[in-house]
Amino acid sequence: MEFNSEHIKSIIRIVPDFPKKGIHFYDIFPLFQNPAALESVITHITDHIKAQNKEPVDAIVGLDARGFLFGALVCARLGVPFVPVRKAGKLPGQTVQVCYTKEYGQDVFEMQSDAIKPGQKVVVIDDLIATGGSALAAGELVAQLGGQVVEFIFMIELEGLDGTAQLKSPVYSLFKCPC
Ligand SMILES: O=P(O)(O)OC[C@H]1O[C@H](OP(=O)(O)OP(=O)(O)O)[C@H](O)[C@@H]1O
Ligand SMILES: Nc1ncnc2[nH]cnc12
Repeated sequence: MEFNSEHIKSIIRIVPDFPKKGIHFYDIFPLFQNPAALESVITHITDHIKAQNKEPVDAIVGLDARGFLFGALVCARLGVPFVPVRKAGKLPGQTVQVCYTKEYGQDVFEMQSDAIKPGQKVVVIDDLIATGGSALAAGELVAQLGGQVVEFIFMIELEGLDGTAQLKSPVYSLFKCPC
């Protein structure tokens, strides 16, 4: 199936007042019920990364938990490693940590200390950017390990929260939606 952003948008379900009153929640899981549409999204992201980078990137970084779904599929296509950013307490061994604030709460992210080597170039992938707190925190973990985020990729960017403004690397969002 050709990538059609209007079609993909129509598949995503909007749930009012979840997980808190006032939050307009974008539920991406209906996309995973539609293999052809999901395939078009993964192909679109993969083609974008290949077009942006003459040399293959060193890794794809995916954010716990929905970013794992997109990140792992994309890295398998590209043939590059996948690095998880996990919520605190889930990763064994030595980790680096950062506290952050997102649209509906606060959390702590961790990355394994040997997951990225100094100088490596990575792409950070997540399903959605709202305030940008999660993505900013992921970028800080990459920087703590001496890596470089060459691009942040989101399927959905929520407009009105200015989440991308604080990110220090280029951003590519497949589509923008009201918050
Ligand atoms: O831009 P922000 O305001 O930081 O919000 C965006 C983040 O919030 C959601 O994750 P959540 O922490 O709910 O985790 P989940 O994927 O496990 O549901 C979403 O998947 C992003 O990672
Ligand atoms: N409005 C929203 N919908 C889905 N995931 C989110 N993560 C942060 N804000 C969100």
